[in-house]
Formats: sequence, structure tokens, C-alpha cells
Amino acid sequence: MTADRRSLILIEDDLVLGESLVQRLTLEGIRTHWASSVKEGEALLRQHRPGLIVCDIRLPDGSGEELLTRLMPEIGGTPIIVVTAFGDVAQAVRLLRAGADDYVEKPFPAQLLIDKLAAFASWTPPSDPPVNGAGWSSPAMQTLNRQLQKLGAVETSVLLSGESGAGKEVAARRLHDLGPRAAAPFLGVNCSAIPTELFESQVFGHERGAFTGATERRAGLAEQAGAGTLFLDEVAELGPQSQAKLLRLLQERRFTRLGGHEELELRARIVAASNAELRKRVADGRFREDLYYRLAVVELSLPPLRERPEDLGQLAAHFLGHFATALGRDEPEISAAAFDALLAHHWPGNVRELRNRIERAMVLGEGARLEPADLFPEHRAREAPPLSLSDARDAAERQHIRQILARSGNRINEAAQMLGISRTTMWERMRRLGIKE
Ligand SMILES: Nc1ncnc2c1ncn2[C@@H]1O[C@H](COP(=O)(O)OP(=O)(O)OP(=O)(O)O)[C@@H](O)[C@H]1O
Repeated sequence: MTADRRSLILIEDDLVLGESLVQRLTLEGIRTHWASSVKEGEALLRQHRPGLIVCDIRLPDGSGEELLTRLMPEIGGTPIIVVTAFGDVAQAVRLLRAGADDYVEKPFPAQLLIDKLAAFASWTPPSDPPVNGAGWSSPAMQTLNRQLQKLGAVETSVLLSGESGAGKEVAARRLHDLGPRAAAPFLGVNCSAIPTELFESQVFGHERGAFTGATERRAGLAEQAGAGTLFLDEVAELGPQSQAKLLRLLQERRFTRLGGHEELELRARIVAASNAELRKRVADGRFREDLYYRLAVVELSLPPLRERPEDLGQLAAHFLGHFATALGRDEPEISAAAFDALLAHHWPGNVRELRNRIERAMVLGEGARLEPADLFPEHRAREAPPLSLSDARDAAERQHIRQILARSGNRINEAAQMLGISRTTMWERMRRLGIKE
């Protein structure tokens, strides 16, 4: 069976989480097969060879860990991410030793899975902007674009800094696309999503038998990237051990796979990204100064979206077009009031937040025009006038009576008895509260 690298098997019994993940992953063009029990999961694992397996550990009919261990011979080298309860690091480490490639703690956003699938399967999420830099019309971004053009042609180390979601990865990809490395792979690794013990095996790869669970030799990202680019996102999050390993890689431009002896040459360009934390960490002694200077020969900063409102129109148009295609429907327009609301917003989550707001509005709304409430539903709740005490009491009573009626199979006598009121009072309340029989 050949692997379908743009597909994923999700074994997760939480229906709300499962549904939202399937919806989001499908929008990204990832074929997602979803099972909610060990039994269904086993059937899927025997039928498909996906790019990534994501498996919850506690399932209604057994343990995900047992399922994965049992089917390991069939699963072969397919990367596995296990879903663990928040804070259960001991369990996560045990699973990593037993052959899982990574873990995520609940709750986690769908984007985390998209990024991991992209990293493991050397695949690029489809949301990248066209090469001409969608939404980079503001003066600040045009300057940045010119700098990226110049830097694309040379080998200098570049550190991209800026708030989360501002587009650091998009800029790194542009640096790659604009230079002589464009035809080679662009591979990203999120340093904060990888536990220290896995960083080495992810980046340098491992030989067969290097540790329990290493059933096959696997090339690391430094090797897979070839003459392309290895993008280290959230580099500030690396622990001291991984920082030392990375420094060696940058200084010597050589590395060995875990458990191996053969020295391999690093041909890829390393581009790193971080939020403002990095300098602070250097000052506090939590990030090696020598590594910082190696990574940041040139430091480019991406301004937050709130500081470049000129970009909003083009970016919004880009996402409207992207999701209209993904959802197979016409592209809605943005009303003037909605556009004013976009301009007034502070954008703490930057371009990612804009993308998510447009995606949500388009998935939930059907109209040909997006209004402020579609993009900012939280304002609707804030703007609603507060309920008076008697209205709040009526609303609670209405809800409770409806519940009891449903429980009694709509038998009024029985419901009245359960509520401890007479049949006449029950009729009177139902009439006053507008509850139909
Ligand atoms: N100019 C752009 N055109 C289209 N999409 C964009 C643009 N800038 C950012 N995005 C989208 O916004 C999201 C966040 O961008 P990106 O991952 O590059 O940000 P980041 O600064 O690297 O964030 P983080 O620090 O959280 O990793 C992505 O989905 C990306 O595709």
C-alpha cells in the first residue's frame, strides 16, 4: 500500500473535538479518516496508509496505546502523534519511548496537527500566499519584501522576529522561493512543539535500533531538506541541550544520525523565527548568546497586523477566495460596516486571527455578504441589552420546564408532578412562557 501523504487517520472519541478537527483539516485539503473507538480505528489502520496517525489514548473500548503497539508491524514507518491528557508528561514520554513520534496535549488547536502533518510528511499547507506576497502592500511590508529579495540570493543567516501569526513562516518561505534553493524542499520544525528528547531525532534522524521503537532508519529534517531550507520556528523555546546541538550544527555544518557514525554535511540553509522573547531570553541567560548571533546575522522584524491596516483589504480578499474555493461556493463580499470593524480591531492574533475569523464566518454563514457580527460574533453578545431579573427568571423557568416535559415524553400531568406544581399552574406557566404543548 503506498502512503497518501496528504491524509490523516484520527482516532478520537471526543465528538466535538473530532468534528471540528475533521472540518478544519478537510478545509485544508487533508483527507481525514476519523474513528472514535479502538475497533473502528483498527479497521481504518488496516485499510489506509496515511501521512500521519493521530491517536487518543483513552478510548471507550480500550487503549490507543495497546492498539498502536499491536498494529506496529502494519503501521511501519508512518509517523504517530498521540493525544494525551493535559499535564500527563510521564505518559507522553512513555509513549514516545514505545514508538510514537510526538504527542499533543488536550486541548490543542487544529493548526498544530496541520503543522505537524506538514513537517512529518514534507508537505506544505495550501494556505500560503501567492509568490507576489498577498497583503504586503503597506510600506513596512514592501520594505521587508525588498530585503527578503536581496537575502534570498545570499547565504546569510536570517532571524525573523515578530508576534505570533504575523507571517514569519510566510516570510521564511518567500526567502526560500526567491533564491536559488527554490526547487529544493522547504521544511519547517516548530521547536516549541517538540520535547527535548525528540528534537535530535527529528532534526538529525536516527539509525535503526538507536532507541526503543526505532524500527527503521529515518532521515532527519536536516537531511531531508537537502539543498533547501530548514525553518526553525519558535527557536526561543529550545532547551539548553538542543541549543548546544543546534550551535554545533551551524558551526560545523556537519551532523550524524542518532546511533550512527557516518558524518553528513548540512547543505540546507537554516532560517529561524521567534517572537520578541528571544532577546529577553538571551539577556536572562536562558538562550545562548553565541547561538543567537549565529542565527541572527540579519534580523528582520515583521510588524503586527494592527500597525499595517493598508494590508487588511488584500489579505481579507485572499482568504475569502481561498475558503470560497475550499468550500465550493461563491465568494462573499465584505460589507462596509464589516470592513470598518476589521480596521477597528486590535488583531492580537495577527494574520492568523484574520484567517480564522474569515474561515469561521464562511463556514457558519451562508449569505452573500459578511457583516460585522459574522466576523466578530463576540460583539453581538456584548451588545445585547442585559436581561432584567424577571426576564432572566422566565428564561431559566422556560428552559427547565422544557427539559422536564421532554423527560416525561410531553405528558403534562407527569411533568407537573415532577415539578411539584398542579396541572392548572402548569398550563398557566406554559401559556405565559410561550411553551407549546
Ligand atoms: N501575507 C499572507 N498571505 C496569506 N496568508 C498569510 C499571510 N501572512 C500570514 N498568513 C497566514 O497566517 C497564518 C500565520 O502565518 P505564519 O505561520 O507565517 O505566522 P508566524 O508569525 O510564523 O506565526 P507563529 O509565530 O505562531 O508560528 C498562516 O495560516 C499563514 O498562511
